[in-house]
Amino acid sequence: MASTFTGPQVYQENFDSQIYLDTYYGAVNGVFIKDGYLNFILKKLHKAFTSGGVKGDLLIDIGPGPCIYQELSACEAFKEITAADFTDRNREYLEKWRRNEPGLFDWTASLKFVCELEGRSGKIAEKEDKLRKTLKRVVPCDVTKSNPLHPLVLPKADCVLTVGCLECACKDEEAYGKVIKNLSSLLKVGGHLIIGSILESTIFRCGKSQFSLINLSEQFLRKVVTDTGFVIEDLEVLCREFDKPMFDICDHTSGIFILAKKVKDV
Ligand SMILES: C[S@@+](CC[C@H](N)C(=O)[O-])C[C@H]1O[C@@H](n2cnc3c(N)ncnc32)[C@H](O)[C@@H]1O
Repeated sequence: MASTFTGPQVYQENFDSQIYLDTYYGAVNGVFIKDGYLNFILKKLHKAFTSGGVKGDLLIDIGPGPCIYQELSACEAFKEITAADFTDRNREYLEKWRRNEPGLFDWTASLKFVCELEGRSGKIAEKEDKLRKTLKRVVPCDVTKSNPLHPLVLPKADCVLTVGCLECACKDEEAYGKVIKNLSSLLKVGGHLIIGSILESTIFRCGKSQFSLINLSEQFLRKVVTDTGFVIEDLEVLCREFDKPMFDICDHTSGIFILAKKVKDV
């Protein structure tokens, strides 16, 4: 499918947080529920933050949109989490979640799944509470800036986590390489970069809006991460079952999870 790059201002104007959550994470028909991507990422994150040994003081979650699922395991391994997204609406949605306002997206299925992975079935309320306490701030971010959190300067983080954002924010592979460098600048040497992404996609839809995606391959991601001073510790690809109606909403062929350790500044 042909697509023209939809930059961050298009997200600011057209990205509807609630429609996105219902379309991609809705209990029965959500795209990432049906193709298994959500549970794949939750399992990989659980492993990274337990046996993978990823832990520390500060984790920065880049481009969470209105989502909190990707922080459910991290909140047990980090003293604090900063969530950073481009759009006002997504940040406001996350702030509402922090304030436990009524009428927001129901994450019970993900909470239950992660509690079970942790051997703590039924501890959903405790898990929500823990994440609300650990998610200390929600800040603006543009990954294309050399300091993506500008004007905020944070201490170097022990982990930068980004799921489902960079394929949206980059118009081509060259831009992607620069963005990985920008994210690396937020990390300590010895810290970890975690990327969750979808492969070989060109567009996704959210309500009446369509957004471009960079067509990523596993080979490119391996190279760009390694060339930017990281050593890959875990990488797994999940192939997507072909499902035509869903393919029209988002045309990825697979999902990928990468855990990489920063070994040098480049
Ligand atoms: C498809 S949503 C992904 C939401 C969520 N991470 C998930 O896993 O479903 C893409 C997110 O990237 C953010 N984004 C797009 N361009 C960005 C940029 N230049 N800097 C930071 N965030 C950006 C959007 O605001 C949006 O929240």
